Amino acid sequence: DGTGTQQQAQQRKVGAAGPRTSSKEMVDTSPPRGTRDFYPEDMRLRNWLFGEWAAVAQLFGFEQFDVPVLESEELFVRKAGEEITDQLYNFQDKGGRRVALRPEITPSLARLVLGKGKGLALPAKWWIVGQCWRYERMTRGRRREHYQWNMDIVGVPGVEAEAELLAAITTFFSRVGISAADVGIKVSSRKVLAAVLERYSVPPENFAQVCVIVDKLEKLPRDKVEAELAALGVSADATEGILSALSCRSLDQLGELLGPAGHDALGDLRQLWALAAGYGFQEWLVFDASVVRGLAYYTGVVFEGFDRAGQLRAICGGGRYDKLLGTFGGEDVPCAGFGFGDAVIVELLKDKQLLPALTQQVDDVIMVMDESLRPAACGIAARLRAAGRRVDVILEAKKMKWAFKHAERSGAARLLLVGGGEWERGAVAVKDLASREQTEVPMDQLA
Ligand SMILES: Nc1ccc(Br)nc1
Repeated sequence: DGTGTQQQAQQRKVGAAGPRTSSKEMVDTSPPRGTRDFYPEDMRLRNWLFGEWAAVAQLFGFEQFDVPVLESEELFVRKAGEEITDQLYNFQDKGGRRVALRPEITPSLARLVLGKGKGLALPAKWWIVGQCWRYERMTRGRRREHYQWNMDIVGVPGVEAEAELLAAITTFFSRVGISAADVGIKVSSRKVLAAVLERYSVPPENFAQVCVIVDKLEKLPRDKVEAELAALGVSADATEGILSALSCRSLDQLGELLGPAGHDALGDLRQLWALAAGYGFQEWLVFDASVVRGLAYYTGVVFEGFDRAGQLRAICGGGRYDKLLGTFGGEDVPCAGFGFGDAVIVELLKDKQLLPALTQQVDDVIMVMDESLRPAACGIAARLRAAGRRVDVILEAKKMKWAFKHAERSGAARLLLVGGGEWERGAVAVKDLASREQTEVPMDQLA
């Protein structure tokens, strides 16, 4: 699954440990467990996907940034029982430092924002595509890495930020041929939970842990979730209040249930829907009070993209995180963002027959008919490349039949043959691979 070649099935076993005793023993040609190789045909799809993500980021005026895939472990040590931190790909480096392959990118963004301090002009709209890691016990045979597109808006407290982010997500989907009939985006706000917890006097310091537990409702039986809440000290009444708020089917129903305490949450969500109507993506949105997402640091609006056929895991997800920077000892700055993985979207595109047909991009293939003409052929390649043509030079003597097959397999437009009678007449034979016509082009007219 995803944009990579899965070779686990053909996992080749290395021979006995230690130096290879003979050339016949093959190294293990599979990538490390849970990781993917990208052969050229895989890279074409991955580059196409990343190109669509980059195009949307530019359409929205976001600026690209980058950070190391290796971070200090402390960036991801959170005590809310999240799966993402339970599965940290962490280790001690040779300098004795506790480091980790990042499981997500948002904490790195927070580190950069803190690093800039007052020097960062706000609002900042940043985007990145980065590989993220988890150390999943292979018992579940799931991948350990994926590439994630992140878009974040730093310094905007209002839901105008979330509306822009949702507009970017729906713009991406539309660009690749996915409609609101195929995909929806569930939207809610953690302010709903905050209001309920306040009503039942659940200590605010338990908020993140309650959210992480409640997020498991999709995966765990209700009684297990209730038990985890009880273990956290959440009363049965509070648990009842939480579960009834999360099962509200409409904003109005939620408003009735929460009363004045829900004013903040309802206000945000109504404003978000109004902005969505303005953008024209309201049909993508589904109010779903049960959406809390599994990251500890969300504080407000949360959302997740889902396939309406219900066959796949969440396609993307995000929300507001106004207090993350404070947890790193800095001043809080209001932020909102999303992550969008490279695997589920490809499964969805496959299911919808929307995968693009991507061929190798070569314009000309050049072959010499006589090795003594190779320097001249290289000069022709240089001239064509300088003019912007993508040229593949056949680097060793090959038969004509091989050259034609190779040129067609490369998706080339032309095959240029340097030598023979044409060369004696100061020209080059040019075979148009679409029309199959062969013409003789004088050297000084080659372009
Ligand atoms: N966070 C995370 C990292 C890697 C994969 Br695969 N999935 C989720």
